[in-house]
Amino acid sequence: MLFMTRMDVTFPPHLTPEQVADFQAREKEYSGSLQRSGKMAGIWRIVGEYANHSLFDVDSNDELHEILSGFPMYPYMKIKVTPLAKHPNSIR
Ligand SMILES: O=C(O)CC1=CCC(=O)O1
Repeated sequence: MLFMTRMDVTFPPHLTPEQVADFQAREKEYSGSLQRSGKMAGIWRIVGEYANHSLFDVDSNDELHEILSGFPMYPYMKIKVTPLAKHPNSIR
């Protein structure tokens, strides 16, 4: 099952630069693991925003929720999930 997500990151003002850097490092590690497994098929920065579009290839809604809620930055992200279906005009 394919899902496109938009993740918007907003850190609370009380976090120190060191704490933000730690979140970013842990997020990179978790995200890299998901990409190597194939569960996260891609991630793209939205130009000019602390946000991304990501593509997930998972077996269920529940699996996607478990993956998304596992991001270290999850408490500081607003996530929009869009389920994807095959387009009749797709050549792939
Ligand atoms: O877009 C970001 O920098 C935050 C993020 C969410 C998943 C990821 O790999 O980075």
